[in-house]
Amino acid sequence: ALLQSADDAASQLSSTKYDYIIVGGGTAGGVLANRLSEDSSNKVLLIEAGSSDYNNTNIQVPWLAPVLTHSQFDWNYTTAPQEALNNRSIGYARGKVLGGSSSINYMIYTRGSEDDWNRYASLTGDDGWKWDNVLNYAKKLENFTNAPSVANASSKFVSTVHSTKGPVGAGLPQVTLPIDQLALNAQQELSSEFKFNQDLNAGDMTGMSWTPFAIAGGARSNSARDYVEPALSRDNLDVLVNTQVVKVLKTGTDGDTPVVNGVQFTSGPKEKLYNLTATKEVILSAGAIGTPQILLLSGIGPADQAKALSIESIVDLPDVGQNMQDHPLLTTNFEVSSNDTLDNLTLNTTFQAEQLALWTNNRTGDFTLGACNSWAWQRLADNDTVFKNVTDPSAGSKSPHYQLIWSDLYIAFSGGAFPQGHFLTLISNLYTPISRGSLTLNTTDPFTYPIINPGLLSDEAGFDIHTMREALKAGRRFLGAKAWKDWIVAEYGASANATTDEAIDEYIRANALVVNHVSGTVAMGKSGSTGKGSGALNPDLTVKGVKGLRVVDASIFPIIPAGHTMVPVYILAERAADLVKNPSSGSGSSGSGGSNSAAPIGTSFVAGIASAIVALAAYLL
Ligand SMILES: Cc1cc2nc3c(=O)[nH]c(=O)nc-3n(C[C@H](O)[C@H](O)[C@H](O)COP(=O)(O)OP(=O)(O)OC[C@H]3O[C@@H](n4cnc5c(N)ncnc54)[C@H](O)[C@@H]3O)c2cc1C
Repeated sequence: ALLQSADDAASQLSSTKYDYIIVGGGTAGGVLANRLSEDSSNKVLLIEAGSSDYNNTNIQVPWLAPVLTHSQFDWNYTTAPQEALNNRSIGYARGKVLGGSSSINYMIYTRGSEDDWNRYASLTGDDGWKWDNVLNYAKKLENFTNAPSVANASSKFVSTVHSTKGPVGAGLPQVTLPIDQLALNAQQELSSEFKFNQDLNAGDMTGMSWTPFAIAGGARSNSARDYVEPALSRDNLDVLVNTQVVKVLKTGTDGDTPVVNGVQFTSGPKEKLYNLTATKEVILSAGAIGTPQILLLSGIGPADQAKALSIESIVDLPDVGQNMQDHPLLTTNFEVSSNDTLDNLTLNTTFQAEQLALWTNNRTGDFTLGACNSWAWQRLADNDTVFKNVTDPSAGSKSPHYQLIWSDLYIAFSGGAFPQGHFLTLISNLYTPISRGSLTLNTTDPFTYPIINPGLLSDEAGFDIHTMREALKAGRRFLGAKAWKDWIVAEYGASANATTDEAIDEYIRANALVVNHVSGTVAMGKSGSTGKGSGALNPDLTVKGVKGLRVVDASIFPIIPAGHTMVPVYILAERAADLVKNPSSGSGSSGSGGSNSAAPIGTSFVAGIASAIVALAAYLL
């Protein structure tokens, strides 16, 4: 059942015995709610702070993703001032609605590289995290199908590494843009630097490829539609929305070990608090900000931090809240000579109305698109000077150091006036940051946001800023190919003057933002030690030093994946569901078991482009 309020459902909740209580109905939480309730002997409760409005039109229309940031579906966090970014504080989006960040993100669909997953296996001593095993889960979760309008689809991905039987709809962009062929021509011209990769979800993430999206039938896929909705009719699943968990609770001890299988939740600040105990486990899936905040408020984290706030410590776990990582992002704009760009969706109201009608009537047209149709994921050269002082932080040769996106319109994530004209935007992002930050509590009030410090570009060796700079230079080389000469007029705006390394660094520090992939704040490590740097979780994602508590979300990565993070979260949540159901499936288990009974649902960018789009969104609403 879908329960809209803790107060209205109080008597039902207190008289029901739940085996599993999942905190956070986001990307990972949705997977768990579905998979654990597949077994009719399990009674499952999913608690979500946001609303159940996951079918909102702005969530469904892929092109409107940018308007979801700073909307009612966003927690609207802000980072602490980032010293290496001229002390700027940056807006930090996180989904607050059923589906979590999968309901507000940009839907880019990457699994991470073979090397990334194999490194997780070696860091945790659990072969179950190896690529060969997680590939089974990557297939189990997906329904990779392309609309008939996708040109030459079979040459744009490798069908043998994909599945059409899972719940999460994904595929390739269904509209061809003029810049698609120009980008391909540029790749061929510069093929010694930019190799072509037919499918970056096959283990090797490097090279230029087509961009896959979690978009199916022209509309957004998310964990609410793909996992929660199909399970809602089950008698053994309750989904409680508009309810924030403020703490997990110690309910007893097993020998000397605290048992933490209780939760405390409420409808809002100053509202009534309720306690509930799970007969088996509490699973925290509140995301890489929500989960460490709940743990720290509960006394599960660094004991000195708990003491400073007079919180009774349940277990001293120094790694909780530490190890935060994200991918820094930079946009630069290029003026183009063509008037056939996606800027027309902003500039030309007639064209906009036509495209909107296509989406509304049959889920086709430009509103089905995401940020780009093709892109490149690149490595620094092996002999790059930076490696004289720094050990390569990437997981291996199949993991990219940086990403280049070319978008067919003007984008400025930081907002500002939209220049009337036609543009191409280069987005150059660092994917192997060495920098790490932290999350700490501000106060013991669960409704006061914690101090979020991703520590962007803060590494002492300067690897991160070096790689951001090299990424921009590589992007300029790509756009400097002859293939673009009749299209690109010139770089536009402040970045155009950043020609020396020093000036580029200045531009980065003044303008870099973040891709919103926050990870690592409750990392898994090898079993055993709870000391600093050993990880707060065992390889099966149970919390060290307590019983009855597990974490399943983007917090668990010991090192941020060198790719977008949504699919890695889906993958780890699918494996976690098996680990919960069958604990002996731990090390080295195969993920091929289980059914795909979460039935797929068929049919049903960016503050800079937002001014016109916001108006459009208002119209749609
Ligand atoms: C704007 C944006 C764009 C992005 N673009 C992409 C992209 O294109 N591709 C990609 O792969 N990744 C992208 N990401 C990242 C990706 O979406 C996330 O890494 C991933 O979805 C995180 O999953 P999660 O389960 O860890 O957390 P979430 O999906 O964020 O789920 C956490 C859930 O817990 C709930 N919650 C939090 N605290 C509490 C509490 N105390 N009580 C109850 N509920 C609580 C939240 O409301 C939320 O629903 C983007 C993220 C954002 C924000």
